[in-house]
Amino acid sequence: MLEIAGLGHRYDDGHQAVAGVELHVARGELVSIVGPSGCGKSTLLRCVAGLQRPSEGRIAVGGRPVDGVPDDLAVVFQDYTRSLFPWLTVRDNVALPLRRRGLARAQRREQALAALAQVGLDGVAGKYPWQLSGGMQQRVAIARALAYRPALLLMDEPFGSVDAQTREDLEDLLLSVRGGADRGGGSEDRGGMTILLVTHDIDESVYVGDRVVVLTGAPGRVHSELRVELPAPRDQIVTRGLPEFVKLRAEVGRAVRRP
Ligand SMILES: Nc1ncnc2c1ncn2[C@@H]1O[C@H](COP(=O)(O)OP(=O)(O)OP(=O)(O)O)[C@@H](O)[C@H]1O
Repeated sequence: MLEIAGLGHRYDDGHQAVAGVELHVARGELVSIVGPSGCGKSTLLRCVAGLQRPSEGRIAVGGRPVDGVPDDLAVVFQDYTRSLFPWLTVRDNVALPLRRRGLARAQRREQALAALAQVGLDGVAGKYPWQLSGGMQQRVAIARALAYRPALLLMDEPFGSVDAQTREDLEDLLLSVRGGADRGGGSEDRGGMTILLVTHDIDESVYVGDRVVVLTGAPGRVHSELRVELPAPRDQIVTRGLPEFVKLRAEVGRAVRRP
């Protein structure tokens, strides 16, 4: 689904943010990306999203080289304050990208409302983003990405601004929309999404991931990869208490702290 080979990116000021990144992601896989601050996680995601042209290497999505923003892709950025249109209602923000899907107005609305319900925001469809809290705005951005039902979903620290309980609910939502073999129930009719999730939360990276990729910094490169084989369905209380979970979490923690 996603092939990254020899990816390097140097910013205009000469700073080499990532170098020699190799990453292959299978269709339906959820790959968590962790690493110290500044190691190039966002740079990597922006290159995959076609928002930044890499200085070296190749990226292909669904077998096609990335040259501009791929069609069947959605991104949830860290900074929700810049991602919603203040002059559109919450529902219209979520429904807007669905025009690219060629859906009729009624169907766009229906899909938008369903996605808002998925993130627990059914009650605010008619409000404007600026009438919502920061955490709610971020959930609107997540709903917009989910409503689009992209083949590839890129998320950059998407749960940073939401409360702990909502964060757990959103993690479980991700598990239900990804396309892995051990779906947590209710997978999408298109066979599920492939998801790349950047997170600072090591527990989260293991809980939702089929695989955790650890990046090391200056310049960012892949330090190690850990396959997560935890029983399905995953459960916030049960899974996090399993000895395998505790072991994996420690391994990821060691890799992040002592590269
Ligand atoms: N536009 C830019 N111009 C120059 N350097 C940049 C630019 N954007 C990012 N960098 C640098 O590139 C490196 C990687 O940044 P990036 O934002 O990709 O890291 P990150 O791992 O996502 O960080 P964080 O976890 O703090 O969000 C950092 O050293 C950063 O200062």
